Amino acid sequence: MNITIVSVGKLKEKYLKLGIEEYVKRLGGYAKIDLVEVPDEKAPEQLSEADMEIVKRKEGERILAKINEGTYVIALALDGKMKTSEEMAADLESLMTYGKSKVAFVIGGSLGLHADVLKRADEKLCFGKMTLPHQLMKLVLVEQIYRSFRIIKGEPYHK
Ligand SMILES: C[S@@+](CC[C@H](N)C(=O)[O-])C[C@H]1O[C@@H](n2cnc3c(N)ncnc32)[C@H](O)[C@@H]1O
Repeated sequence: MNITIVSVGKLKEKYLKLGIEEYVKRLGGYAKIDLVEVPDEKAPEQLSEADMEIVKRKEGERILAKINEGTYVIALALDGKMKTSEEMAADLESLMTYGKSKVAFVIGGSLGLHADVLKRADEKLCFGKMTLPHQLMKLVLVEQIYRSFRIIKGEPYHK
C-alpha cells in the first residue's frame, strides 16, 4: 500500500520529528509512506470569518494539489467517524483487497480543513473529541497506521 500523509505547516519540534521518523521506519516493512508538508498560510490571532475562509481555502488548494486522482482520501476531522484500532485496520485491509492501494491521510492546519478538501475526502476520521495540535496528530496517526499493519498481519503488538 502507498500511503501519503499530507499536512499543513512545517514540523519543527525535534521530539515529534524523532517519533514520526521512528514509526515511518517501522512501517517500511509494510507500506510505502510519504510525508508531504504544504506551507501554512500566516494567520494572525484575530481573523474575520471571511479571512479564515481565505486561509483555509489557500491551504486547501495546496493540499489538493498533492493528491492524485484515484487516491482514496481520509480527512482527519473532529466531526469524522471514530473507530477502534481494529476497525481502522480492517478498513485499510479492505481498501487493499478492493484495489485501493493509494491512500492519503490529510491533516489540517490551525484553522482546520477547507470544505473543498472535505468534499474530496472519501471519509472523515476522528481520533476523539479533543483537539490535538496538527503536528502531534501526525505522530498519533503514524502510530495508528503502524498498529493497523501489525493487526492486519496478526503480529503481536502490546495492547
Ligand atoms: C489544531 S486542529 C484544527 C482545529 C480546528 N479548529 C478544526 O476544527 O479543525 C488541526 C488539524 O488536526 C487534525 N485533528 C486535531 N485533532 C483531531 C482529532 N481529535 N481527530 C481528528 N483530527 C484531528 C484535523 O485534521 C485538524 O484540521
